[in-house]
Amino acid sequence: MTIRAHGLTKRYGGKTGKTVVDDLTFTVEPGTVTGFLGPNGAGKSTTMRMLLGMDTPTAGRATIGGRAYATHPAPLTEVGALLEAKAVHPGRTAFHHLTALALTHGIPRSRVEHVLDLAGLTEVADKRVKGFSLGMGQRLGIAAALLGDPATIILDEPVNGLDPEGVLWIRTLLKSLAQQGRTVLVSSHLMSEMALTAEHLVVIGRGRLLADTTVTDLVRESGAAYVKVVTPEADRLRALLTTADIDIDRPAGETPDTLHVRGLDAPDIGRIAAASGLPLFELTPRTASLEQAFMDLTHDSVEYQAATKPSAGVAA
Ligand SMILES: Nc1ncnc2c1ncn2[C@@H]1O[C@H](COP(=O)(O)OP(=O)(O)OP(=O)(O)O)[C@@H](O)[C@H]1O
Repeated sequence: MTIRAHGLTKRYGGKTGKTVVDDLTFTVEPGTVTGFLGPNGAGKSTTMRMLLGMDTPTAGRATIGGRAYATHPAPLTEVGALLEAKAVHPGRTAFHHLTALALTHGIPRSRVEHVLDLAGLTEVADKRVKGFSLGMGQRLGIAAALLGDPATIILDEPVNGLDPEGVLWIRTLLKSLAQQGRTVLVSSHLMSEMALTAEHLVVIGRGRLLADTTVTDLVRESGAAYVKVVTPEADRLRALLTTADIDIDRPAGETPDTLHVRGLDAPDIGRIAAASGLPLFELTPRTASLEQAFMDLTHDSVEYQAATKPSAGVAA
């Protein structure tokens, strides 16, 4: 199911109040993971709440599969969502929490074991939720979102609180859900994570749309990202790659075997080299600059600027 936002607007505090979502129009298609990015306070959660009918737009509208979420006859089996601060009865076990949800939504009990397993919670299924770590709580929220086997999945900051293994698990899970043809919209304020998970990006700042593009195009347009290639046949590779929109240089301070290639991604460089039998010792996409592209894009719309000049690092 396609998610559509048409001129979606949310203003808090009446006419003189603050517009936190400002005339947003975008489409989220099935079959790919779409990352919903923006700095803190950009309006991501508010937008997601409007998509899910939990907040009423001041103007515009949001539809999932052509209709407002609230008008779906069995929402949990069509749209699965994880929003921040999901209330779970602390005295319940994970198993009971999911079973209660399944029973009240006409979902077969067999799904409970399936999603516990999918979320890596089988071993702690009989533990009370109040003893859960932040990461386990996130996993339970994701298990609940997937309980109804929904065609559309909307997750707000799902990697919050997850350890590196959990982050990798989310990344793999979201990609496989998209490969199954589902619509997956996932918010984050971390470009580096989204670059590894999403194919498509909707970027907002101060409630406004800043970019609606593919990760590949954002990298290309940023111009800053490149692929580091190390080959003993640097001259031959260079000759093979020479076309109008590919930019190659030999960076100072690197060995003569090193090229920095802009305008072509690593798999394509690898294929071209392989077709001519050129050995490659290294082929590394440099995505650090993607974080820079995101900061450049959102710089003017960062709500909470650091008081001091930020260092080169990115706040996690
Ligand atoms: N109920 C509310 N009343 C007034 N202002 C609100 C309300 N909810 C959110 N806001 C404001 O709307 C803006 C956007 O908040 P929102 O939580 O949607 O941003 P976000 O992009 O999800 O941020 P984060 O990455 O920090 O979670 C913020 O400035 C916030 O203070």
